[in-house]
Amino acid sequence: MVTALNGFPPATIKRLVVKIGSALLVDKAGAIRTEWLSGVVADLAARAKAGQQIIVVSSGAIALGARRLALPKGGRGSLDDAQAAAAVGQIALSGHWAQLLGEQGLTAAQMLLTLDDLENRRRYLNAAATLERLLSLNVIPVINENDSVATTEIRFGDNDRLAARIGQAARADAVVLLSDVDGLYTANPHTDPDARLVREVARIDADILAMADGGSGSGMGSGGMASKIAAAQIATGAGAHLAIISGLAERPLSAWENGANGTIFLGQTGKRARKNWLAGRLTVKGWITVDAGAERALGKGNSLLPAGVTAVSGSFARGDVVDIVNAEGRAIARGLAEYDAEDAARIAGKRSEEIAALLGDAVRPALIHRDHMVML
Ligand SMILES: Nc1ncnc2c1ncn2[C@@H]1O[C@H](COP(=O)(O)OP(=O)(O)O)[C@@H](O)[C@H]1O
Ligand SMILES: N[C@@H](CCC(=O)OP(=O)(O)O)C(=O)O
Repeated sequence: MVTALNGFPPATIKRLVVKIGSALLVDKAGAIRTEWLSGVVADLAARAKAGQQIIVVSSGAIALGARRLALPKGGRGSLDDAQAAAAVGQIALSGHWAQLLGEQGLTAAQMLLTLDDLENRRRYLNAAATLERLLSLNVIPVINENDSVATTEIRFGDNDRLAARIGQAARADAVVLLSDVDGLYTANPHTDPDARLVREVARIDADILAMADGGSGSGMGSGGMASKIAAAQIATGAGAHLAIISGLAERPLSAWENGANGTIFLGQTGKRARKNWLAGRLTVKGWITVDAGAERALGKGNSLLPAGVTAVSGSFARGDVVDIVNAEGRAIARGLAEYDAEDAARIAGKRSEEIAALLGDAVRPALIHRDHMVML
């Protein structure tokens, strides 16, 4: 099958997010691979000058800072170490990017984001507006997670999903993950000699999810293939293509254009922005379990009514994001709750007349309205 992105990234790809993992940027001794990075920057500069808008998501702060501070375990031994390493490493990392892009006549901008900056809708729209303005000024945003303040609970932890969320926020046409492996294989190619490269993925199903094995191969980053597939779910759900290609070549993007291996996850079309944002969220405040009848009704595009609800858990207020879980415990949809957790539990399984008697004027047409819901 001829891929939609043959010769990627073609001129039609107007806006591109390129993510570079720690293992590529930083060598085993903890120093930045300046020569290799110059090649990547030359590749990016050629595209920027041809009119493509580029956003970089760059890992490497923890690995770089750990060496400067002589911290054990690459700075990942404890949260304190990781945060200190990131604070020291980030300033060096952005210095390299600013210098190398500057040598190509390009201006770099640094944006450090936490998970919350993209999970909270107001802050997400704010970050999106900043990205838009930077791109309109022909600046190259260089983005990383704000590791020195992010704590375990509010962290992406890997930059693959951060890159996908940025792709979504910036309405990018494609996200490219440069990795130490040249794509998704049917199993981990480092451990399974029979593993075969999967060149194109039109739909991310259980078989695809099962292919990822273990964490980061290099031990320097934290993503691994599972976070790349999770990133592909976010990006493709937002209508962007996502590619995993090898970053081991001197000029990875050119090498790929010239026929090197890679995997392309094809973007889905026709999803609305608010629903994309919902589907791409990583955290939810509660869970609403529904029976088989309600599951069928949701599948047909109906709102969730209290009658089909069998259980409510978590702590959420009206307007918070909750997952709808089927009788087997699988999350099937996500949406904005019309009631807080307490009222939702009171009206679970009840019909309209009973709800009216319980809640009076506070009755709303649905527990989750179809316009504020996305099927997963
Ligand atoms: N099915 C798979 N296909 C390819 N790589 C896989 C697969 N399952 C696990 N991996 C591992 O994922 C690694 C890539 O992830 P990672 O080391 O986090 O890269 P990066 O630092 O680029 O984010 C590969 O080197 C490989 O060891
Ligand atoms: N934000 C972190 C990197 C997170 C991470 O490990 O990402 P990756 O190397 O892409 O798996 C840093 O700059 O060190």
